[in-house]
Amino acid sequence: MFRSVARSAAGKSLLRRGYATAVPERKVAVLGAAGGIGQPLALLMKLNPLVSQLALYDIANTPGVAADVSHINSRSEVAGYVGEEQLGKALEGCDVVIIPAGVPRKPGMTRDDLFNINAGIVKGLCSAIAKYCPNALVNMISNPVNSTVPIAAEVFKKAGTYDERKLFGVTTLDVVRAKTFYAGKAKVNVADVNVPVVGGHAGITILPLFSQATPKANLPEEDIKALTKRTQDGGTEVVEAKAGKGSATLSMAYAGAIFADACLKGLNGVPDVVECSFVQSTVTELPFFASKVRLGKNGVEEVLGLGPLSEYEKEGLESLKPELKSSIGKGIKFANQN
Ligand SMILES: NC(=O)C1=CN([C@@H]2O[C@H](COP(=O)(O)OP(=O)(O)OC[C@H]3O[C@@H](n4cnc5c(N)ncnc54)[C@H](O)[C@@H]3O)[C@@H](O)[C@H]2O)C=CC1
Ligand SMILES: O=C([O-])CC(=O)C(=O)O
Repeated sequence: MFRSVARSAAGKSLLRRGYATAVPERKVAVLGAAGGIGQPLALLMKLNPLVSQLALYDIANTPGVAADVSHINSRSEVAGYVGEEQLGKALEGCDVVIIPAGVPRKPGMTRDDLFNINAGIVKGLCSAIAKYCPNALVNMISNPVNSTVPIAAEVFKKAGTYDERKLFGVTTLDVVRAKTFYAGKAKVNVADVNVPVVGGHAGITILPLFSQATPKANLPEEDIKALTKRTQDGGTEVVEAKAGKGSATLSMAYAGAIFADACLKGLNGVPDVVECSFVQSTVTELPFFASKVRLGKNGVEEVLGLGPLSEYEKEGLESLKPELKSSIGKGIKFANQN
């Protein structure tokens, strides 16, 4: 459904900012919308002019979040849905579904320690997606992403709705961190920085490719190693600073909003939209892998290769494969056993 907004004030403002001449209606759902990530993500999606309908779903507390966000004078209409019996309504007609539902880490835990609770949550939500909006792009935030994405794929395969172009593990926060840390060390303007981050989303499976970072800074090897380690441990740095009160929420909401915006731009036909994401892949021998992907009208248009790697990055790539392979296998096994 397309609505020409060219003559309205909102339409002119969109045109000035380089959006297409006709802005399509787009429905976005956030599942887990009352949580630490869900609330600021709901706010940021409410501010996105590409969204026309915003569905906020959680098992509790969504009416308040939805009422609050709905007063903001931006384009989208907001509706809150609470409890499983309202999940279908939240999902019907969705173009993009963002999933930050599930428990976060406490100090001392790995992301894999969340598997037992979050695997079941993600499986249930993906079954509903298969039923109510099988064509939506799914942005998976719930951890462990290295396993929850394969779980989602298996659920969709069983339902007969799997389209590998439409399932994404959100690894944007790794890119956001790599950019911030690199800009600080290289003393360059953070707004100009680009750094691909590949692999997965846990510990050593997060592999930032600082050899490809721009603007070039020729940092010494020990700085590159320290930046790599800080990017890999970025989530843990926040978990420890929050001291039992959860993990990254505000920076994650920012990253999730950037990735969802890229998905919407791709759907709307904006050319050359490229972001890193954990997707079905043939870039390595592993069935899922994060790398740069080009987004288009059907989701992933092209999974881009890794480009030239330094010796240090080649070693990092080989070291991450066993862990990533095992996390992917764990997700696939869970989905097929439960
Ligand atoms: N991909 C990434 O880069 C990142 C992922 N995360 C992950 O995101 C997830 C959420 O983190 P937070 O928002 O901090 O947790 P939170 O506990 O603050 O919020 C989670 C929300 O999910 C809801 N929820 C639980 N079961 C649900 C279900 N079946 N359906 C719908 N909603 C449900 C809860 O009611 C709660 O409101 C965690 O698994 C965390 O590890 C966190 C940061 C970064
Ligand atoms: O570290 C965590 O548990 C949350 C997360 O994925 C991140 O912040 O990258």
